Amino acid sequence: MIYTVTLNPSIDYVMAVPDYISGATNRAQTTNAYPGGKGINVSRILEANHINNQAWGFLGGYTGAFIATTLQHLAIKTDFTPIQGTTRINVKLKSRQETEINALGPQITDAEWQTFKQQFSQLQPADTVVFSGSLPSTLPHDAYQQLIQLVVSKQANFIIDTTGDDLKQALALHPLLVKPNRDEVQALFELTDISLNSLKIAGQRLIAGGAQQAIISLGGDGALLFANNHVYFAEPIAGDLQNSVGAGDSMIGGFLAQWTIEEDPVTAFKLGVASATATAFSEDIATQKKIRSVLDHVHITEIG
Ligand SMILES: Nc1ncnc2c1ncn2[C@@H]1O[C@H](COP(=O)(O)OP(=O)(O)OP(=O)(O)O)[C@@H](O)[C@H]1O
Ligand SMILES: O=P(O)(O)OC[C@@]1(O)O[C@H](CO)[C@@H](O)[C@@H]1O
Repeated sequence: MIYTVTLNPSIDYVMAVPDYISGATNRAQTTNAYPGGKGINVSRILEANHINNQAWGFLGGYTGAFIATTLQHLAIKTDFTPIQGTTRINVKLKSRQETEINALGPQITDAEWQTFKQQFSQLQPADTVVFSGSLPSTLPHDAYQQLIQLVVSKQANFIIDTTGDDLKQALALHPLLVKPNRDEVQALFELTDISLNSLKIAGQRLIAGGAQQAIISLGGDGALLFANNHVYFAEPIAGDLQNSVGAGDSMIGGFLAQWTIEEDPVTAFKLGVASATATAFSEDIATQKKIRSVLDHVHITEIG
């Protein structure tokens, strides 16, 4: 079974304001609310690819109820820990540029945190847990490390999409996949340049640090996969960018969906790139139809 963990879910409130002017009263052309948070997006892509999974995390208040109901309509299985606080709303402003304002998130009490951790006792060695996204500020700073220890103690697999120290510490515990983007890898290794050569060395450091596979995503410039002692490049696919929110999560969801069927990192990367690109070319997280339509356009070459 696959479990996705979103410790800080959100309603993503997407406002299209084509001629947005800072400091003025602007009127939105369209507004839409989606269930958001990185793990939830991964669950939605797994579901689009017909891979059984369950979404975990914390939900509370009217916003939490909206997310729970919407996920139910989307047939996503969930087992969220209820909280007294209110799940956050993140604003995504679509204008000439995309601007995101992500809220801090609700208070999580110690009792709620302990209840959540108990869920990990049901893990089996064949399970995979996907951790992604920010922590609500009231959780312990080492929350991810605590949870990863619980996964490892059950001999289950994990994927982690986070940054900084959490990512560094997780590497030694052999995540199935890590997927920093170019900025995150630059910050992690304090790279002074982001040339292809420099990114290749950074990716190899992620593997040397313990990751089983690593992807460095490059937004509209494609993506790099480090696996089987080789480096692979997915060329960027041209198209109409609608929304880059969730593209990285879709890459993880697509990779894991295919990996579940056949443990081949290059084929998994292909579905990851197709899912990510399909989301970038959609208003919301991509549908299976959109992913299939992009799949034939994915070209991967071995570059090292
Ligand atoms: N403008 C674009 N055109 C084509 N493909 C894109 C575009 N933006 C993103 N993608 C696809 O999505 C993948 C992931 O994007 P990106 O590197 O922006 O991830 P991310 O920073 O983790 O994204 P996010 O945090 O917004 O989910 C890219 O490697 C690429 O395959
Ligand atoms: O604040 P975090 O947890 O880092 O990111 C949250 C978020 O921006 O990530 C997803 C896109 O990747 C969105 O659905 C959501 O709003």
